[in-house]
Amino acid sequence: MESPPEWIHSVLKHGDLKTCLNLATVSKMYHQELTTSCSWWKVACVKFAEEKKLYLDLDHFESGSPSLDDWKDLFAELRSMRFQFCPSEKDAPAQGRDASCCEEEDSRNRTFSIAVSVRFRPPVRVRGPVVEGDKEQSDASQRKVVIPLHQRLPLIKAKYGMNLSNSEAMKKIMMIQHGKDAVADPWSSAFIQEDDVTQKENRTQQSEKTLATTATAVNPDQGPTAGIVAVKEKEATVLGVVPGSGLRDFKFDRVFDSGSSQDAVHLNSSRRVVMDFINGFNGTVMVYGQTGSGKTYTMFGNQKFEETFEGSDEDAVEGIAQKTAKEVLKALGDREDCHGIGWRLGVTYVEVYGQEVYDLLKGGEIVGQSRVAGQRYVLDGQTEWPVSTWPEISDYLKEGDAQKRKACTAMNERSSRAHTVFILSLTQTVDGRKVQSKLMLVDLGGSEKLTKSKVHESVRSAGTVSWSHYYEQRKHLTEALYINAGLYALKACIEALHEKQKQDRMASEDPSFKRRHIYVPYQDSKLTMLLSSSLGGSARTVMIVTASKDPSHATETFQSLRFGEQCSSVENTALCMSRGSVIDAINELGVRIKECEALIEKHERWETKRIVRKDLDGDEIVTVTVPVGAEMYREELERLLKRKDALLGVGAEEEEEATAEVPQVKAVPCVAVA
Ligand SMILES: Nc1ncnc2c1ncn2[C@@H]1O[C@H](COP(=O)(O)OP(=O)(O)OP(=O)(O)O)[C@@H](O)[C@H]1O
Repeated sequence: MESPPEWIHSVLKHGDLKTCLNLATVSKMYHQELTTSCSWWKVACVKFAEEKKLYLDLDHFESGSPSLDDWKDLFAELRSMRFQFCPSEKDAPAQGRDASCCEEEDSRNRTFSIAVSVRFRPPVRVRGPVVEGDKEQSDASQRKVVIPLHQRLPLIKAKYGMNLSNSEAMKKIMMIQHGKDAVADPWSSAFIQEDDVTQKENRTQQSEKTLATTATAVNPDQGPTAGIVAVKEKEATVLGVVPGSGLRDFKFDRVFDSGSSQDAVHLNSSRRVVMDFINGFNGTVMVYGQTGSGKTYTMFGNQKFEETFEGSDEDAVEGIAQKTAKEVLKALGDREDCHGIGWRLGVTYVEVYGQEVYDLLKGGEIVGQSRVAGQRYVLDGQTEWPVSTWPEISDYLKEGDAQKRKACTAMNERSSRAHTVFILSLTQTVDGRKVQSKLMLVDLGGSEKLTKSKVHESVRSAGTVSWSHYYEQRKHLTEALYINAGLYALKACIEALHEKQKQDRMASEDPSFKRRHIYVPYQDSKLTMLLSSSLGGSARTVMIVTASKDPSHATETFQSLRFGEQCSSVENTALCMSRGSVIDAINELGVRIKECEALIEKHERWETKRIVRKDLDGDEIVTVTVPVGAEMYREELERLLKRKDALLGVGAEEEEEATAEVPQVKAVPCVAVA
């Protein structure tokens, strides 16, 4: 097929939208060539946005390396917003209909969906001794997981060679489990058809449970511990060893590993909502996760500069809230210059605690609320502060942060003890029309197990602790219960919205389908009442699940990942592990081991120390040289190596051989003095 001539590109660049769209129909010869090229669709999107005074964040869109379909989807989406700022004569809605009617009409094309991303926080070094409760907890969460047989076979093949037959792989498994004697056992004549294994791989999670039971011939004490095996950013999946399922993939829209920057998280998850917000649609960005997993860090950054002992502003790390506010101001300024769109921006900073909403910008006063249609309480409008520059917004953010309820729990030194919501309210005026939108940035209180954050301990031991301590702890316990109640209500609303969405889809596919009425329980908590305008309908919602890869938090991490998966619109077709992903998991572990080794090489140095050696004749001070500076990475490396061995099912026979050769040395206790 003949390519479009050069002049077409300059027309695309300088011509108006109509000319650009018409170009594709000029000649049959290159019609297809044009409409199947990303650059043509990009031009179409840019021109369309310009003509309809819509905000298009190209940097953000192109950062995701969009495909041709993505460009087409973007064009369709922009088209659905065409009446927002620009009702041309031809496009104009019928007389008497205002902008909200248009929005309603267009919003029919916008289906409810939540884009869910997962972000892992960097590892933390545990400070202080492990107390009894911690030990119980970590023992419970680090229990061994039985890997189903159909997953163990490819793992064994990955270790011993892919040309191993299934019965040979089974023999290996038996040898690992029961020692060399197992060669003479009934498995030696066992024959497993390749097809059977493939079929098993394709079964659903339900049947995985059955398989896990079948595989109890495999000694559970030798399986890997529950935890995250691999974080695959490219595939947007997280592979974990999950109790009850064995190896399991969790699928999301985006996944960010522990090394990811605040910029990357914002660009690839929340920035899309900003575009819609400026285009006149409501939006919500929520961070959800276990306490201490980095929700506040992700949403509001690390405002260390407020603490006098930390010194300068350089220590501050911006979060989604700061980045969003700056971007909104810049976009509004540009739009005012280019299209003459007037704007008014307001900020609200509130905290939802129990059954009340507190205004963080009015010294924590209880917010007045008013009832609207459906008897829903909403903020009474007295909480909004007009802003037009970044320093003003920054001051409000700092003021609100200082008012937040914070406490030190065993999991987080500065734990937020309520749900905080930072709201940007925007009114844009164009040709006498007003377009209003709201963006809610929500830092949900940490979902927590009371036994782990230990807020219940002193409450249980009333009488043995001081009354002031008892009341303080009771307060923390109430806070934890309030947080969990709000999260529960939020889950219920999201589930209902998904169900509603499903019913709508079925009704549109089959006209005879009898739609059930689905009630979305916004009224169940103040948090969901507050979010109701930006959750569901035409609003765009993004959820960032924060989690830790530390095996001692495996239970909470899987709970958070499951919740993220339930909220997500991404269908997880990879609930069962395929052979390919098992090998990928092993390779991924290999990569992480190499990275860890490189970090050790970079950070480790030798240091000379004087230590006291306890001897039978008394104490002796000796000088020793020890490696320091990479203790954290060494721990991580040890964990990764153990995990790899456990996954491959090796260790038993090799460890046996190794320990047989090494003479047992009695350790001499040493105490470091310098
Ligand atoms: N990605 C990250 N990079 C660097 N530090 C982080 C990261 N995530 C969290 N932290 C640090 O971990 C600590 C706890 O994080 P944060 O307060 O954000 O947790 P949280 O989930 O909001 O907890 P809570 O629900 O108890 O308030 C903070 O000191 C924060 O600076």
